Amino acid sequence: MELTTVTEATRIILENSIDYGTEYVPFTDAHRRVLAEPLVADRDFPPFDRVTMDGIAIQWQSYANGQRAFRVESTQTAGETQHTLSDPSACIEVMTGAMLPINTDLVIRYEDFTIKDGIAQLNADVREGQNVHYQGEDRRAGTAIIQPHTLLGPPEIAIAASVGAVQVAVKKLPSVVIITSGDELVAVEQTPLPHQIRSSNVHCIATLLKDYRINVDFVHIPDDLSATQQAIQNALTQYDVLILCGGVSQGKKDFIPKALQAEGVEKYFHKLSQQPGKPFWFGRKNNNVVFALPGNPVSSFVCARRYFIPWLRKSLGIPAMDNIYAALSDDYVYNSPLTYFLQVQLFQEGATLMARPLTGHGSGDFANLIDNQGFLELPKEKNEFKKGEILPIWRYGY
Ligand SMILES: Nc1nc2c(c(=O)[nH]1)N[C@H]1C(S)=C(S)[C@@H](COP(=O)(O)OP(=O)(O)OC[C@H]3O[C@@H](n4cnc5c(N)ncnc54)[C@H](O)[C@@H]3O)O[C@H]1N2
Ligand code: MOO
Ligand SMILES: [Mg+2]
Repeated sequence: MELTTVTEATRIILENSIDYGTEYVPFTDAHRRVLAEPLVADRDFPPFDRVTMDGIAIQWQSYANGQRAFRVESTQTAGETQHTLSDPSACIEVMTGAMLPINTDLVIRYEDFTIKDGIAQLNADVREGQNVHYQGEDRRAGTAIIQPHTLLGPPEIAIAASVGAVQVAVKKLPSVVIITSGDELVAVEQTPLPHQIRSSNVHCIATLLKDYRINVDFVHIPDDLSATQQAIQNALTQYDVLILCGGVSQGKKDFIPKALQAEGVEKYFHKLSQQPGKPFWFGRKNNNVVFALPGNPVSSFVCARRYFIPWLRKSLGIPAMDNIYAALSDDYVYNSPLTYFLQVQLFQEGATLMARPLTGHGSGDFANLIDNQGFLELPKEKNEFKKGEILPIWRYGY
């Protein structure tokens, strides 16, 4: 059977991205959500001429005229209404964050003068306009400070707070169910019998999705065709996206592709020219998209990271491909006509991000993932990769 290439699979999956619309969430809960409407400055940034050092505010002209001693007229602290300097040859003590008093235009820090008997005596040079953060110099009121299609993080949340955006418009997330299959799997709370294992893959994938604030539901099905069909039928009515894990290969109990097709999910591809993750199946039924991932833990993780995350990012309106690049630290040979997702340790050598190969014991060895940080994508067109060669990296997290 003809294998679908990584490039072709990527194209098909991205073509099937879906816009889920917009919703409002409290700004405190908007981290790692995608902005849907611009965040506009309701005031200038900063909103007034802001004092940036604790000290005194004076008029430049008096300094330029040679004056070096200033009588303290009053004290302007942050949070007070604006003071006015009434005697142009005097000064006002000012604190960081205060409004610059009327009739003053620069600030001298405490380190640069001494105060004795209410007179500030300068002991350093002064520049025109120093130590003032001027009204509107960062952004003007009415300008969009953050554009739609921005993935929100700490600085963006601070902007939302500052402009009073109690609720922010963000892209809606798809509802996602992860369906596990396999008679050998038991719940995490259980003690497995010798022939059983705890279900773990799905928690890796669920955690990956949490980076985009998606909380999945879990469903487990036994290796039984009619139970599988029933579970798929239910899931198609309840969720936007189905992620299935396991049961997509050649085994006597690998029922997933058959059950999906019986439930009217159209197959877009099955089996990729890649390793791990070769038996990956992807399809769609109306507005349901279905990612049926191979059961081996490294395979399901590679597929979720390499295909589901770009699909989600495109659906949310941000650049799909979030890979970075790294240079191979050593020569590497992969003797197979498949794209290989090589597990690598990432480290810095000078300014260069380096990738050191660290293979484990195949796609069942998920303990090996602990010792490395990403998958280096080795294209199938080549077998020999040279030290220093720069290749795409899919980091495990963001
Ligand atoms: N004759 C062939 N056999 C296999 C082929 C093949 O081409 N021809 N492909 C191999 C490859 S590659 C992979 S990958 C696996 C894919 O298997 P399935 O998708 O059918 O997955 P299962 O058989 O259900 O399970 C495989 C493996 O993964 C473990 N698993 C499954 N789900 C979980 C889970 N939730 N938590 C932890 N571990 C899980 C399962 O116990 C199996 O050990 O097929 C190869 N075979
Ligand atoms: O492609 Mo499978 O993904 O080796 O384990
Ligand atoms: Mg199988």
